[in-house]
Amino acid sequence: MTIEINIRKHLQAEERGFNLDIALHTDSNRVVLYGPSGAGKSLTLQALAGLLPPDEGLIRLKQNTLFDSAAGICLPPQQRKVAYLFQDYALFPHLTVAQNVAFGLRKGCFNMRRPQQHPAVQKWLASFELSATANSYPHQLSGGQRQRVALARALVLEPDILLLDEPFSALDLGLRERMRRELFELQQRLDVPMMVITHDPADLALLGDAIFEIRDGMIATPEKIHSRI
Ligand SMILES: Nc1ncnc2c1ncn2[C@@H]1O[C@H](COP(=O)(O)OP(=O)(O)OP(=O)(O)O)[C@@H](O)[C@H]1O
Repeated sequence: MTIEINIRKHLQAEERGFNLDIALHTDSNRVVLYGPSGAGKSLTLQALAGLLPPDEGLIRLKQNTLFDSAAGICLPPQQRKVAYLFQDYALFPHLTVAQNVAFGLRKGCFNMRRPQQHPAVQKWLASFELSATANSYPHQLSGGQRQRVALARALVLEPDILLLDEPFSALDLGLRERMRRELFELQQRLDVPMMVITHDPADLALLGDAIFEIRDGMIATPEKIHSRI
């Protein structure tokens, strides 16, 4: 899928300013952004998701223009078909697993008291082996299960792209290894485009076909194509 980002944004906090100036173009479905802390990786993802309006530039996803300052286009997040998975998964603690997954689908007459009866919720709970935990609450789950609930909640909306901001950073080494493998297999199975932020070289190798290094708010190296052959 074609992703085109060409944006500028100035952020000011007290005396400290930061310039984001990202020019990135790829046709890959498996994109990784890496680079030092504070480089502008999360801001780039936020701009793509519609959570950070750039000062100027252009963002295109597939054939859709999400942002174009010259044309006065800035689609709100809910119209972008972009799923953003936060570092801490941001599950709703007072909702069950099934209710969390169903949350994005909630509209009109949909009955939130029996969310596991919704076909899409059923499908994603089964797909992530979460059916047995449908009535559990997030605090009753393991770290890996919580991550799978967050993924199911994101994918139930059938997004054009899944954005993951350091998806494994909160997990211990063994679980991180397993979840990385699960995410890789998921991506292969569904062919859903993903853009992942990471610091971990092991993620680069497995999750990135197109790899971009971000430093000081800019793309530091041109797209690196990772071959798995
Ligand atoms: N709302 C804001 N106002 C001012 N500066 C900001 C704001 N948000 C982020 N910044 C600054 O922008 C820079 C880039 O932040 P960003 O969160 O994109 O970094 P990152 O590369 O994702 O880092 P990390 O790997 O630590 O998550 C940082 O220096 C940060 O302090």
